[in-house]
Amino acid sequence: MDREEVTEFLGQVPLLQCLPSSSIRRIADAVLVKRYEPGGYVAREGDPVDGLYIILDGQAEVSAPANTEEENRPDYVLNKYDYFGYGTNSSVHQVNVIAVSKLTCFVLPNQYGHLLQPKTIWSAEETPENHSLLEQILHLEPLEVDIFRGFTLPGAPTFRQVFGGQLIGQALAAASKTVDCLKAVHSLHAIFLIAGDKNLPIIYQVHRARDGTSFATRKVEAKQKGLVIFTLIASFQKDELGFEHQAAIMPDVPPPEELLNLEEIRERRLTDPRFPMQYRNSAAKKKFVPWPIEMRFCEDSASQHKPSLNYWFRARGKLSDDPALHRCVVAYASDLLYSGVSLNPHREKGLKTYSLSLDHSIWFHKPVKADDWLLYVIDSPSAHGGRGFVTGRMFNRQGELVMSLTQEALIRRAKTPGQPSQTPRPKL
Ligand SMILES: CCCCCCCC/C=C\CCCCCCCC(=O)SCCNC(=O)CCNC(=O)[C@H](O)C(C)(C)COP(=O)(O)OP(=O)(O)OC[C@H]1O[C@@H](n2cnc3c(N)ncnc32)[C@H](O)[C@@H]1OP(=O)(O)O
Repeated sequence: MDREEVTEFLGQVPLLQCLPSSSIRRIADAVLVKRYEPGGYVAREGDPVDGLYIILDGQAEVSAPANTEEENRPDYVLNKYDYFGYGTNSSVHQVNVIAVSKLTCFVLPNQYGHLLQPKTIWSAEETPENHSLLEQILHLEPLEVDIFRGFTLPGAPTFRQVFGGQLIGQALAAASKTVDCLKAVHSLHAIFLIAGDKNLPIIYQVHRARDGTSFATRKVEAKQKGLVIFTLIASFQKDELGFEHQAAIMPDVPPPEELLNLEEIRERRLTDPRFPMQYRNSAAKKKFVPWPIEMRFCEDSASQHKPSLNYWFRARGKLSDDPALHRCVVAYASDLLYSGVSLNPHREKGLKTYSLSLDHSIWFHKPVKADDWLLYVIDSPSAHGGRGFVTGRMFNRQGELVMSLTQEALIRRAKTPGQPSQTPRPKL
């Protein structure tokens, strides 16, 4: 087996699926191969535990040693992808493990045990206090196999309800944790069913729809109080060479270094004498928490009535070097300033709107780095029937189209108390 095949095999082992690809690659370099004949002892009760054993081929039987209280416990069989020698607090084996057939194992010696404790959001136990806010937002607590718990953190952007991008990013993180690390997400499709309560944890249940050779598919349900509030279907694919073209051309916009970010625009508005004093005073009093995504707008406010918007964005703070994490971060960011573009042509003085993302799709064409500038090019071809439709394209600084996106959102005039709950229905 070459290194690539060993990595691919290890990526299928459930114990290792919560690790980043970089750790799995290092484990692939460190494992030893051990072979046993039928009847041979793989581990003997009382022998020191020398590492993590993963079965590559064949079967082994675990049996309790004779004359112990465990004697009546039925023996059980270990098959391909099963493992032992990890997760026990004991430094010696408590059971016998005997080869039933010809058996081949990978053994990760004890000195490499740290590779099983990654330092990123994919870590099972670690609390990610030293990481950027984004990694903390995307950090999920594993509760059971394929079940995770996420939270709305105090410093995270929230609106009236749980931010849609948080649901997309956390659900994608949950799905990614259950997929062989050599497969990267290439598309996802999400539907927002019920507004999420930001004071409650969110439970993410992953369904392993399919594991193919090249592709894997996951369905994720996000739940609060037993109700499904959000669903996501994501498809993952192994790297593949194929036909190449890019017809989309990156618009000619100023580089991010020449543009103002959201905080600087706000700062200017607070001091700009052209804005009424009352507006400036009330704006200054509003609690302002900077988003974990930095944005720089390519157009000035004069063009805010166009059904389009271009801005550069990147994650604030350094992210761990894990391609799956970067995809989750960009998925998170993609819902921050997006469907609002469908309201642009309708903006007028005093307009108050009620707007919620309804669905969201992303296609990841190429690898993406979320802590490097990306240009988000948004267009709204249509608004009709209380729904605004937007399409997005993301380019890296080299002008490569890295992602395409679509979304439909509920866009209504905000109703004031006493108003009927629905906007008028069209006459048939
Ligand atoms: C130079 C440029 C500078 C730019 C600077 C920019 C600064 C930017 C600043 C800020 C940007 C902010 C960007 C934020 C983006 C965030 C996006 C999100 O995160 S959205 C969250 C995810 N999506 C969900 O959570 C939906 C979940 N789904 C649902 O909630 C439901 O499926 C729903 C509402 C879509 C449909 O449910 P039903 O069929 O029951 O709908 P019905 O009956 O029409 O309404 C239900 C209730 O919704 C409220 N509601 C509905 N319409 C309303 C309206 N017009 N006004 C007020 N409330 C309304 C009322 O409470 C209503 O209940 P009653 O009818 O009163 O009993």
